[in-house]
Amino acid sequence: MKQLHIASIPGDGIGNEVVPAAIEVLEAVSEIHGGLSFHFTHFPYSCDYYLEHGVMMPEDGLDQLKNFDAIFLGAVGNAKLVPDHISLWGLLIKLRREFEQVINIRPAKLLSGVPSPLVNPKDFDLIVVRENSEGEYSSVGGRMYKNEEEIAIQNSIFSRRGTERVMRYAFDLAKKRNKRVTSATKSNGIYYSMPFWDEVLKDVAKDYPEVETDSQHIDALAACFVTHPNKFDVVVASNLFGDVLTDLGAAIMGSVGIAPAANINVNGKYPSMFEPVHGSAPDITGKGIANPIGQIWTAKMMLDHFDEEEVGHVLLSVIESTTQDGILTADMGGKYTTKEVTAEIITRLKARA
Ligand SMILES: NC(=O)c1ccc[n+]([C@@H]2O[C@H](COP(=O)([O-])OP(=O)(O)OC[C@H]3O[C@@H](n4cnc5c(N)ncnc54)[C@H](O)[C@@H]3O)[C@@H](O)[C@H]2O)c1
Ligand SMILES: O=C(O)C[C@@H](O)C(=O)O
Ligand SMILES: [K+]
Ligand SMILES: [Mn+2]
Repeated sequence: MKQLHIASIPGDGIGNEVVPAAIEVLEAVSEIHGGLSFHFTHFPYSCDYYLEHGVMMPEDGLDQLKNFDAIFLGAVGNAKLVPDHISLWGLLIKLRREFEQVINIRPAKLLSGVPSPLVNPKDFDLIVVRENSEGEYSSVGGRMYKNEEEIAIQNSIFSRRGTERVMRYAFDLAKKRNKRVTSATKSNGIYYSMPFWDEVLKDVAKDYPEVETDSQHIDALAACFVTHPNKFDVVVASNLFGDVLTDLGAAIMGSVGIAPAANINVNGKYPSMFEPVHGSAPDITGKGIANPIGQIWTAKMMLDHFDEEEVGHVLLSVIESTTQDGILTADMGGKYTTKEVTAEIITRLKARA
């Protein structure tokens, strides 16, 4: 029996609704699999935890988490309680950095039955590989002076090591897919980091002659996600560009509520972390209508990570069978609840046993 020890951090808002739903689905996966079991340990780290303890997680939080096989997280952020930059940097971004989860893989693909806002979405199936440890997300800078004189300085960090690493990851992934990498750049407007990004791309591409390489400015690329999403295979992007592109990728799929993601530790020193693209959705928290598919599809990425692709494939096809049959939450134009969609997925999974 393969036993996986998973740290679960539902976090804030709908994280507390979709993480339990996805865990129920994983229990069903374990049942139909027969040789795989999950052992979950729950951690309450969140903005509520912050109000009580003054920190997003305790001082030894990283030590508590580091020996798990993976972290399964919902979403972090409740701006009514804690400013977003404090909560995200205190938990989500801290985990990504301290556990060297330097790559964030975020697929976007059309699921049948989910209405896309695009007139002609075609059959797109792309993966954004987002740099997850540096770039525009940095704590280097400062603020000084007051009132009209006030200034804020925010420095971006692009290391050769980090840039090359994310590009190699993208090329290696493309080799296993449709052999096409598109790089998101902005070297016309951003004077230092983006020309550097382009140079590293050219260097790395030399090692992958079998992969077709293309570079597009982020503005045009964003437009292309809307007009020709089917042209993309693997898209490599900096931290901020990847963040924006993946909400866009989610939007053209039909809802940010279904978009999965995986924060990958590539050196094996620390656990990887699985959490969907969406946030805590304060506007629908507590209503029981959050779409659980993003979190459940994220669980499928966790299965793939542990070489359980076969059952992962079954899970995704079950998810798609429910959307195809119109079992949709409100964000996709349906009237089913989180619990109803989850129950339907579990019933159909068990029927595949
Ligand atoms: N990775 C993360 O933990 C993460 C990601 C994004 C935002 N956040 C945080 O979450 C909070 C809210 O951010 P936001 O409003 O910009 O983004 P959001 O993704 O939480 O919500 C954007 C919109 O999408 C909807 N939505 C999101 N997930 C959904 C789901 N599963 N089902 C149905 N509808 C869904 C919301 O209702 C909202 O209308 C902020 O505190 C933000 O910092 C965290
Ligand atoms: O990385 C971020 O900015 C937080 C959130 O928007 C995300 O996409 O995970
Ligand atoms: K999330
Ligand atoms: Mn985001």
